[in-house]
This record gives sequence, structure tokens and C-alpha cells, in this order.
Amino acid sequence: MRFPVYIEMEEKKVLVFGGGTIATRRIHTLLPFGCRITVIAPEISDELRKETVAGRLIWHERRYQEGDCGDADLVLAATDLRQVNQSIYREAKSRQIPVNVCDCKEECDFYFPGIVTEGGLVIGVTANGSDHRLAREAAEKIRSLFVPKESPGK
Ligand SMILES: C[C@@]1(CC(=O)O)C2=NC(=C\c3[nH]c(c(CCC(=O)O)c3CC(=O)O)Cc3[nH]c(c(CC(=O)O)c3CCC(=O)O)/C=C3\N/C(=C\2)[C@@H](CCC(=O)O)[C@]3(C)CC(=O)O)/[C@H]1CCC(=O)O
Ligand SMILES: NC(=O)c1ccc[n+]([C@@H]2O[C@H](COP(=O)([O-])OP(=O)(O)OC[C@H]3O[C@@H](n4cnc5c(N)ncnc54)[C@H](O)[C@@H]3O)[C@@H](O)[C@H]2O)c1
Repeated sequence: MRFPVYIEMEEKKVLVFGGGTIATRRIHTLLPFGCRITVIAPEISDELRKETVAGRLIWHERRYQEGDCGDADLVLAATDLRQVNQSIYREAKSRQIPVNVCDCKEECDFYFPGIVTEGGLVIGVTANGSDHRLAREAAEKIRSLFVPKESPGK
């Protein structure tokens, strides 16, 4: 079972490989926490292009190369290629940088939780890697608890 740890993300260097569906979802989750995000990918989603134009992240338009992990504080491997994700995993491990690998839970130093931020609370939900749908549904149920009640007379 994994233990939830709430770490300071302000000014941390987060390096994301891949700019597709999963990277986009995770970057949107991370941005409000104040970290500095760099994306390395030959292609990125339109949403990430907007964040790049707005100066909220840096994009290097190319494929992963050995040595990229450099001085990152946290690495997310989110490409759609197993071999590439595994190479990123190996490099991050050799540099002792905590790494998340989106297509292989065994290679994750940390899991990405479903996150709910409401009313001063930060709630992270995990199913310990055993049921991604359950984690998503639980996070949605928790979010629904915070939907403002309709004011009387409406
Ligand atoms: C919580 C959430 C956060 C987020 O991603 O933001 C999250 N997965 C979510 C959804 C989701 N993920 C997948 C589906 C399709 C399922 C289906 O179709 O059956 C759906 C459902 C959907 O998208 O609806 C596929 C999938 N996921 C992983 C693998 C690889 C593997 O298991 O080895 C594969 C197979 C890939 C493939 O087949 O190639 C791995 C992981 N996914 C995790 C987190 C980590 C802990 C999970 C846990 O707590 O159990 C973990 C272990 C590691 C990590 O990546 O951190 C987010 C919901 C949040 C929200 O919506 O609020
Ligand atoms: N953990 C999860 O919650 C979860 C959920 C669904 C899928 N997945 C897994 O995530 C992986 C990615 O899914 P997706 O939907 O984001 O894919 P996608 O096709 O939308 O995006 C892939 C991204 O990887 C980039 N890329 C390809 N080769 C690269 C390289 N050599 N270096 C850097 N970037 C490179 C592409 O340019 C693109 O931006 C899938 O393989 C799937 O197995 C994980």
C-alpha cells in the first residue's frame, strides 16, 4: 500500500516527456501547484501549446535523448512508447530523481492521484495502482460533495 505524502512543489523543476492526452491532463493538474514545467516531445496538444504561448511552461520540440533528465526534481514519462518510457525511467533512477511512468506501475516511484482541491483542502485519491477507474470515480464523487447548493427561491 502506498503512503500519501504532500510535497512542496513551488519552484520545483518538473520534466515531462510526451505532450499527449496523459501529459496534458497531468500538467493541468500540476500547474496550480507552482512548479516549473518543461515538456520534451516532438508533438504537443493544442491545450499545451496555449500554456506555452502564455509562458506557463517550456516546450522543447524534440524526442527524448539520454542525458535530458539533468537536474530535474521530478520526472514524468508520458510518451506512448514503452521503450522510450523505460529509458527515461532508467536514467531518472540512475540520477536518483523520483519518476512516474504512465504505462508501467512497477516503474513508478510515485503514483499520480486523482486530485480534488476545494475550500482549502487538497485531497489525493489512489487505488494503489489496482483500479484506475475506481480512483477516477472516487475523485468525481468527492468533487460532487463540493458542488454549491442551489440558493433557496431558485
Ligand atoms: C488517478 C489517475 C490520475 C491521473 O492520471 O491523472 C490515474 N489514472 C487515471 C485514470 C486512468 N488510467 C488508465 C485508465 C484506463 C483504464 C481502462 O481503460 O481500463 C484510466 C481511466 C480513465 O482515464 O478514465 C490506464 C492506466 N493507468 C495506469 C496504467 C499502467 C499500469 O497500470 O501499469 C494504465 C494502463 C495504460 C495502458 O493500457 O497502456 C497507471 C496508473 N494510473 C494512475 C493514476 C496511477 C495510480 C492508479 C490508481 O490509483 O490505481 C498509476 C498506477 C501510475 C501513474 O500513472 O501515476 C487517473 C484518474 C483521475 C481522475 O480522472 O480524476
Ligand atoms: N497512467 C494513466 O493514467 C494512463 C491512462 C491511459 C493511458 N496510459 C498510457 O499512457 C501512454 C500515453 O498515452 P497518451 O494517450 O498520452 O498518448 P498520446 O499519443 O496522446 O501522446 C503521446 C505523446 O508522446 C510523444 N512522444 C512520442 N515519442 C516520443 C519521444 N521519443 N520522446 C518524447 N515524446 C515522445 C508524442 O509526441 C505525444 O506527445 C499510453 O502508452 C498508455 O499506455 C496511461
